[in-house]
Amino acid sequence: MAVILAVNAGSSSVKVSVFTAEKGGTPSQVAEAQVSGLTAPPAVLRYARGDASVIPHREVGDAVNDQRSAFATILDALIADPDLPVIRRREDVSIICHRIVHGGDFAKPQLIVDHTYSHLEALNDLAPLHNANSLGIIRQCCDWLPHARNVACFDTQFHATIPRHIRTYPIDQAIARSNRLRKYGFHGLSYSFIARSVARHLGRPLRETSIIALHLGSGASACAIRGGRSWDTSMGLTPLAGLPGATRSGSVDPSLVFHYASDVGKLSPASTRDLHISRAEEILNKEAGWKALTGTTDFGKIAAAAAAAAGRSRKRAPEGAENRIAAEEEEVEEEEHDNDEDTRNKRLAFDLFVDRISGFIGSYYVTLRGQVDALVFAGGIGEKSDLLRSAVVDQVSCLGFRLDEEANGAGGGRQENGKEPIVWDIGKEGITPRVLVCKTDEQFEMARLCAEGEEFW
Ligand SMILES: Nc1ncnc2c1ncn2[C@@H]1O[C@H](COP(=O)(O)OP(=O)(O)O)[C@@H](O)[C@H]1O
Ligand SMILES: CC(=O)OP(=O)(O)O
Ligand SMILES: [Mg+2]
Repeated sequence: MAVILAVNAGSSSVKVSVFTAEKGGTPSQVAEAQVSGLTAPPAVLRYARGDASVIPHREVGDAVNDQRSAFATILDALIADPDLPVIRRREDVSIICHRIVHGGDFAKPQLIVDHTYSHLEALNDLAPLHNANSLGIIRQCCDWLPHARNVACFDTQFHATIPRHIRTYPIDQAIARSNRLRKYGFHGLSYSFIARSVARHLGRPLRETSIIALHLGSGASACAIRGGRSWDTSMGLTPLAGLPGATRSGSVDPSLVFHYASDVGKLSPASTRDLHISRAEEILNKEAGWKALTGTTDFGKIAAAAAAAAGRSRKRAPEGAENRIAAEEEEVEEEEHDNDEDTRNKRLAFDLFVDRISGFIGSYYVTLRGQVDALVFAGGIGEKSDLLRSAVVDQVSCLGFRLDEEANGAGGGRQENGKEPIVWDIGKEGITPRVLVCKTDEQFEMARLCAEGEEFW
């Protein structure tokens, strides 16, 4: 039996799960810790061992302000826990798998040795909020846990099946080939987990399961999954394209940035030895999204402001599409007279997100030719914001999606054998396609890939 540590460095969080596994077997999770809110300080540490919440919520202070310090905090918490017998000493960890957002053309997880590391370093600039942070954590692991093998697992791997006419950008193809400019797609570890979990939930073979999945976290994306495989996704060459996020603009007219400021082609002063970032990339990746529109990167706060507004309009228009349209018109008027700028900005961000998400659902419904088993919400926002789910499903109801509002508002699925479900149904009874929520688990997906990969043992 081996102890596997799975490390997921997202743009606003670091999540680490501890698994035990046999070679080729299914990993079993024994503990899970995360530091979240790195872009909305103070960051918060949470740590659970099995069903026991060891640290339910601890603000970790200003010193924990990036992915490396977050990882150090988590490792300390794991090693300090006397009731985590599988990690008594650092030497007990055999394999550490790392989520690497941009894996370029790597088609499967890689053992990290010198040449893989330098290959990955060359990809840093293509995922400016992620890759360099993950490589920093890999260096920490090499220093602090030198006995362990490090394995890189890639967000891009799941999207290797996107057909050529979808992954190609309409630019000079000689340059596209030599510079490897194409749609790569991200959140693939999450989508792979979602596809398997939803297929199991629906009782269908994975190869016969087609869904529209939404991973909505600090970075947000949509994915059309056809017969269990990625057919299209909203992120592109980098994780900037597609939906807006906490600090990312998502897709805008590419010319916009040249009209935004005059120095956009220059290297940003924030560039480091490991990461070269132009002002243009910095503006669109770090100074846009919810932060630019509302001043906060916490979508919970944005949804709460929208919830208050929705409460007001629900009072005016209890039911029916006509009433809803009238209420929306009234809302526009009300919005214009709303002198609380902060609330107005948050409502704008919320409505804009609903609009962009619905656009992808419509597009993917068509690209999948209407053969859709379910619409699936996942990621921090997708799992927790019933209001966002309700607004999105309402907007796309013309495609046949219907919500059971009570199930949607219940805050998690019904327990099965005393356990929280991984997938729960929030769709109206008797209607297809289904509407589901999936508690995605990128760490489990990585541990599964590692347990399967004989070369890592
Ligand atoms: N109750 C909530 N309602 C809406 N959004 C929430 C809620 N709780 C957390 N979030 C949002 O979830 C996002 C974090 O999602 P997550 O997938 O964990 O992030 P990351 O992209 O760092 O992996 C943050 O934008 C946070 O504001
Ligand atoms: C790819 C990406 O944006 O990841 P995350 O949402 O974890 O930041
Ligand atoms: Mg994430």
